Amino acid sequence: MTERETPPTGSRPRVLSVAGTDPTGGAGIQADLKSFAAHGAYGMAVVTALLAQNTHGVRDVLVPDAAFLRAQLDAVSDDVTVDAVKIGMLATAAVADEVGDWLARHRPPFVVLDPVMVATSGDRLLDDDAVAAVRRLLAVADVVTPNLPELAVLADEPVARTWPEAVQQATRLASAAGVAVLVKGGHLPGVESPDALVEGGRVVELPGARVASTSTHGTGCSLSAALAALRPRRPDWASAARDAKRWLGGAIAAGEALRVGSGHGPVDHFHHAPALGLPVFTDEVGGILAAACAASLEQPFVRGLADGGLPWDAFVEQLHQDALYLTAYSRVLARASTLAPSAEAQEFFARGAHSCLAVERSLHETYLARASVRPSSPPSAVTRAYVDHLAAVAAHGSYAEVVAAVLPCYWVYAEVGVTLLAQADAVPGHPYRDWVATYGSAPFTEHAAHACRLADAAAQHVDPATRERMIAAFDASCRHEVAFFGQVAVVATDPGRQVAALAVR
Ligand SMILES: Nc1ncnc2c1ncn2[C@@H]1O[C@H](COP(=O)(O)OP(=O)(O)OP(=O)(O)O)[C@@H](O)[C@H]1O
Ligand SMILES: Cc1ncc(COP(=O)(O)O)c(N)n1
Repeated sequence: MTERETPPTGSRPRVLSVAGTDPTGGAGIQADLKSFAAHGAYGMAVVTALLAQNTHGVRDVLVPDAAFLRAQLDAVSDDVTVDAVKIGMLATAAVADEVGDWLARHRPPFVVLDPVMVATSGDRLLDDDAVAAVRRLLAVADVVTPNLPELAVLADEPVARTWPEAVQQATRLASAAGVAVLVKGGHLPGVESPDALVEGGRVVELPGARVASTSTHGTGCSLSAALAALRPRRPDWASAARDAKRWLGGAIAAGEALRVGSGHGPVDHFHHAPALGLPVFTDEVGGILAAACAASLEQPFVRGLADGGLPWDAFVEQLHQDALYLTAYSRVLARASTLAPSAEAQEFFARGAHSCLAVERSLHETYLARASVRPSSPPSAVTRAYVDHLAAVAAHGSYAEVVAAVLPCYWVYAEVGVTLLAQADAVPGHPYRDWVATYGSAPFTEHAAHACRLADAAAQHVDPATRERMIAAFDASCRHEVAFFGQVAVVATDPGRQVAALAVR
């Protein structure tokens, strides 16, 4: 009995790419195989066309004859049970028809058709007279994944200019061709890059933020491959499409840091996974973080915040130091933005630098405006030491070191904030709840998670000596965080009453 007759349930779906090649690894079969692997599938590939291309464009195309294509397809299906297939570049009508013949004989349970027509570079990847053959394949596909120009060609209509127009056009194509349509909005202008799955008259919108990046070569290939890899383990196409799109957004954001080519670069298919043999940075420093959080929670200032018994003067004194710290911290975040290897990281730290100044201003306008503290009182020795440490790393360190040094301010505050918020919520009328909630709830905890991801990504690309310096910078910042929380002495003078020693250390 052959494997074809009784397909064993393997540990991974066996997924086939039928597509062209890209020797720079960003699009076509090379991208599909990475996308399959990133989604835990076993990848296979049948080559429809050999391309000499890079991140700037296509230089040459060689299309093997139809008999050889058939030999490749049969070599796979004579031996292996294919759980899903993704069809990409078809180049000619003869190739498209040959693939159609094979599907008629060996149709796998899930068929994704990416109707590749024109590359990002503007090069044509499908003969004009092959469009009819691709249209014929719609009848045997489960899902087709056109971009807006491809949708217009398949629907034989003008290119949609707005997203609602595109969804309507996809709906017409889906009902006329009897196929689900995953229409992609990557070519639209604006801050969103929406997709939508139109299936059986139902539209599932898949919203997504547009990532400011030129690393969009192979996004369509990678998305359709992810869809094919996920579908055998998902209940429906919508659920597979949702996960594939979320993953692709991260892959685009991490693409620039790969530094592959000087044109439209590839996406980072493995942005979510650490390389084998290298621990994830935030896992490696997790113990340092945990110790810093535990020590912070022991500081009298933090304990007073937790139970609400902190004297107002102590709170104001700490906030004054906080405001001084934030002004300096903002400059260090701006440095991280300057050194950032990707537009996404650049934007994250630039926004962080801006919000520090906004928070600093609001402290003066709210809590500090009601206080008797002299606005000109200088930074404490503790604040100065922390700021000097950050400034030194910013002046002499690489991007990865600066990110490691600024991380504890996000991460410790988020961890301590979450614990404090739970405690504050248990105290009716807690006087500091609003301030605690700033750090203990989203969006601050999401910013902290984002900063952790950027530190992990940065640590992936550094030599061992730089990684050591990252850990040292992180460790030093954690110690400064604890000292910062401990700098306002909170002393009890009367039983049951605490007062602040206004002279900070
Ligand atoms: N700058 C971006 N930020 C976020 N998502 C994007 C961006 N550009 C494209 N996408 C997403 O990438 C996928 C591919 O979209 P696009 O409309 O560019 O298809 P395509 O033209 O077939 O892709 P390719 O560039 O590989 O040919 C879609 O999920 C789309 O929403
Ligand atoms: C083999 C092959 N298949 C598809 C594309 C389209 O991808 P992109 O539009 O991102 O260049 C490509 N360039 N090469």
